[in-house]
This record gives sequence, C-alpha cells and structure tokens, in this order.
Amino acid sequence: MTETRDHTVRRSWTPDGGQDVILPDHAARWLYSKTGLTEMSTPAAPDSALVAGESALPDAARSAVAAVVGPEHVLLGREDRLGRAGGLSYVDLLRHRGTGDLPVPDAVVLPADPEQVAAVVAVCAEHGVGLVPFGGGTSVVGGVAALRAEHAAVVVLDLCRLDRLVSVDPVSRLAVLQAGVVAPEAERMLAEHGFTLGHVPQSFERATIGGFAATRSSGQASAGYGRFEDMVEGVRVATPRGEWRLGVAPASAAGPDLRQLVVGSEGAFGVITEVTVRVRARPAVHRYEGFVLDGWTRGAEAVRALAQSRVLADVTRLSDPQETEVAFTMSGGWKTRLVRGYLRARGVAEPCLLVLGWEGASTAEIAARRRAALRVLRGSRPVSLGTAAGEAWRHGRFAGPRQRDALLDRGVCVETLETATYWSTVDDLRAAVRGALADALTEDGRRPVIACHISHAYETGASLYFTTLVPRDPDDPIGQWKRAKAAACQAIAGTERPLGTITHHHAVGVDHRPYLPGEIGELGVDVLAAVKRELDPSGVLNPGKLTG
Ligand SMILES: Cc1cc2nc3c(=O)[nH]c(=O)nc-3n(C[C@H](O)[C@H](O)[C@H](O)COP(=O)(O)OP(=O)(O)OC[C@H]3O[C@@H](n4cnc5c(N)ncnc54)[C@H](O)[C@@H]3O)c2cc1C
Repeated sequence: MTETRDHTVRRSWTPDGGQDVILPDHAARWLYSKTGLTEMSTPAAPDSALVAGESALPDAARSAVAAVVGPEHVLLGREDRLGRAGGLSYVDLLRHRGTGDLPVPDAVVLPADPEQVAAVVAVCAEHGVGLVPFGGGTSVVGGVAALRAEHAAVVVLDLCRLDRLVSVDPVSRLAVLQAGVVAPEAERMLAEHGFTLGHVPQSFERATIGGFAATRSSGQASAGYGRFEDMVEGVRVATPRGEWRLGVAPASAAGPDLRQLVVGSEGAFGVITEVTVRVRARPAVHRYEGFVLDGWTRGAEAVRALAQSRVLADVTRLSDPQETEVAFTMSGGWKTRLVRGYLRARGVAEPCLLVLGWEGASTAEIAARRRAALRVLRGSRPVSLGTAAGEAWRHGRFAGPRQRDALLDRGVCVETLETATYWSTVDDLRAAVRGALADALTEDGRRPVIACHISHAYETGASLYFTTLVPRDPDDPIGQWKRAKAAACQAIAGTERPLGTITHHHAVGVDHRPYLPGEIGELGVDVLAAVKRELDPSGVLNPGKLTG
C-alpha cells in the first residue's frame, strides 16, 4: 500500500520532480521571433521563500482526527502542507515558484479506507474545519486550493492510501476502484484481469479515479471510450450526513440519475471513496495515424462529418494551423523539414494536423473502422502522413505538460483553457476566444501564440482547447494571465447567450465560479446550493469551490 505520494515538489509538472525536459534551442529561437520573448532565466525562488505559517488546526480537532487515522497520518510539517497547497495551473506553479500568495492547508490527513474517510468528514463537520478532498492535485481551476472561507482551519484530505482495486465482475465488466488509485495503477491492476478503462487524459500520470469522477474528466480517447461520467456505474460517498451509495443497475427510471449529481460535484457534496466503473477488454491492436487537412474550416468540417457519420476514431484530434506549427517546430529535425516540403508540394497552404487512433480486438476490426472513416474523410482531401506521425503523437502525448517547466524557467507564460459548443458555433467560438486572448496579451512588445485543437467530438458539437504562449509580464505575471483568462471567459460565457460552456472537462473550481450562473441560471445555482446544504449543512466540504 502506498503510504504517501510524492507531493513535495509542486513547482513542476514532471511527476518525479526531475527537470529532465529542456526547451530545444530551435524552439526557443522560434518563440523569440514569434512572441518578442527575450533571452532570460526566471528560476523558481528558493524553497525558503515560501511561507507556510503556523497550523491553525485547533487541538481538539487534531486529536479527534488523529484518533481516527492515527497521529502519524496527520501531517503538520511545512513540506507536507506546502506539497498539497494548490493544484497545477500556471498560477499555482507561479505561486510555488515564489510569486503571489499561496493558501497553505493547516494539516494533511491521510485516511486508510472509506470508513476512516467517513469518520474524518464527521469530525470536520463537528469541529467546523474545512476539508479539501485531494486526489492527484492536478486541478487547473483552483479545485484543491486550501481556502478556509469562514472556518477556523482547513485540512487537505489526501486520498493516496485508498489505492486498491476492490473487486472485478468480469461477467458484467464492472470494477470497483478506490478513489485514490492513480490512472496508471488502475490500468495496471485492470490489465491483470484483461481489462482497461481507456481513460487517458493528459494528466494520466498523476490524476486519480476519484478526481476524474469529481470533475467529469474527459480523456484523449473519449470518442471511443466515452467521458469519465459515461464510465461511472456507481459511487460510494462520505458526506457529513452519512454514507451515500448509488448505482444498482446500468439504467434506471427511478427519478433523476443522482450518480450524475455526485459526478462533477468537485468535493463540495461529499468525498468519493469508491467508484464502480465500466471496463472493457484490453485492445489487442492499435493503429494511430496522422493526416493533414488544409485549413481550420475544412478540418473542423471533416471531424464533424466523422462524428455525424458515427465513424469517429477512438482518438480524434484536430490541431489548428497555429498548433500544427507549434507541433512541427517542437519536433524540428530533418524529418519535419521533409514533411513541410512535402505539404508545400501538395499545395497545402495552412496545414492542420489530424490524428486518428483506433484500438480494437483485431487488425480486421480496425481495418473495417478505418476504411469507413477514410471514406468520409475523402471529401476533405486529407494528406496522409502515415502511422509514423500518429505514433509520434501517441508517444509524445504526455510531453506537453513537462515542457511547461522548461518554459517557466525561460520566462514564458504558458497556460491552457477549454470550452465546448455546437458545430454551428465552433468557428465563432474559436475566433472569439483567440481575439480575446490576443487583445489581452498583446502589450509592451509581447505577442501571444494562441494554438487550438479539437480533441473531443460529438455528433452535435466539439470541445475547443486553447494553449497560449506569451512572454511573461515581469511586473505582474499573475495579473497578466488572470486578465487574459477573464477576457476569454467573458468571450465564451459573458454574453446573454453564451457561445459555449465555461468548461468542457477542467471543472468549475474557483476560477469558473463567476460564470456558472450564466450557464446554469441562478435557479441552477440555487439547486446546487440546496443540495450542498442538505449534504453538508456546516459547509465544511471544499470551501469556495463550485457552489461557494
Ligand atoms: C497538465 C494537465 C493536463 C490535464 N489534462 C486533462 C485532460 O486531458 N482531461 C481532463 O479531463 N482533465 C485534464 N486536466 C485536469 C485534471 O487533471 C483533471 O481535472 C483530473 O480529473 C483531476 O484529477 P485529480 O485526481 O488530480 O484531482 P484533484 O486535482 O486532486 O481534484 C480535483 C477536484 O476534485 C475534487 N476531488 C478529488 N478527489 C476527490 C474525491 N475522491 N472525492 C470528492 N472530490 C474529489 C477536489 O477537491 C477538486 O475539487 C489536466 C491537468 C493538467 C495539470
């Protein structure tokens, strides 16, 4: 059993804390020319610069929690508390590098099982201590910020010891996983039974089953395996009102599906301790392939055609010209030069990379699905880059976040945001967000690179995921991004008729709360607040998130 996970290093993404990814010189030169970035080094402040303050956890609450989990599982040390302070957004990383204020929890509590979680929740409710459920801590929307709100103290409930595969039902293809299981471990344990979850978000290496459920996460193969909420068959939740178990059959007409009230509840309604998930047979064969389409509009129409003809590949991912340029630049080398020359010769003016990945039981099955997709694609005149391009994407699928560390060291502001909308609005939404980010970030000689992709497509619409790179404002680095993010959110959701959702898979957290009423209405917010009052009358669960 894992006693603790390494949360001591939150200045970087790289799971082992190593700084093994460097920004290639050719990529740095490209950034200088595109963005006005100048050569500079912006190392993290020394560890001693981070302030943790004294723990304000009252003695009576500490003793009561220690009686449940054992005193050795109530961590009050500076490193342990700093290690669970906040998530992994750009602003969180800046805070951990010594910029701005970092809310630090008063203690970290490590329960061993669902019963201990329930008992800790009860103690916190009784003593009025805020409690932040913490899975992998990969939230990029402030979901794990240690906010006290009106409480005297706040503790982080790190679920890393809930790391078991509880049971497998091979007949129904169900598995019960404890909430703290990290995605690679879930896949490893399920593989021993011949199964997979198929949930591969870019945060795969660190994020947990409970975190996926709590945020309605969506993985890179969502077209094939579904979003995480599609995989959830049942949940076990510890609330201040007692334990809540949901899920007895694959479908039910017994009122609204309350499992979906828990999925996406971001720790504000209860602590998810176990999730019953639908699993699938592990694929024996996979084929990942790259194509290039000329121009964003043609590319998006091609993905729509695939979705509406119901022949999406399991992974279907379209990069816009800017993101394709970033991808080509980052890979560099003679092969990329050859590809660029080949595309020019084929008359492709604005290359948009399309990655299609199929996973299945046999080569024949994949070949049949691939043929059906290519029939639909034909009208969009795709240029095939073959399996080498697809495999290159597959192998580098987790590299992007690692490069964030190197970019931060070089003085780059690098952050992502995401949304989704219906097909008829996809182009308008992309233009509006690009425009808002460009307006907010073009100043004092700084110019942003704004890249976008579709990675989750539906019959009726798609998600849009934006990555922004811009030289950091040395005088106000946090304000620089906050203003840009606010401008983008305003463009997405600030009008009477929102262009799209404020979040397709990153969740609400702290950052998206102001935009929630615009999306679900004041009545919707009241409904969520009423549920919260019912389940968490003293408001100790994840203060400041989702419902406030
Ligand atoms: C580099 C990077 C890439 C990312 N890529 C993706 C992506 O491709 N797709 C995607 O969907 N997301 C992505 N994310 C966002 C993030 O990884 C997801 O939101 C993920 O689901 C969070 O899981 P976690 O275990 O880290 O949860 P945490 O960050 O620990 O928590 C997230 C929220 O869930 C709550 N929570 C956690 N566990 C529980 C529990 N057991 N019970 C109740 N509440 C709980 C927390 O309080 C918090 O509000 C990415 C993040 C980063 C940093």
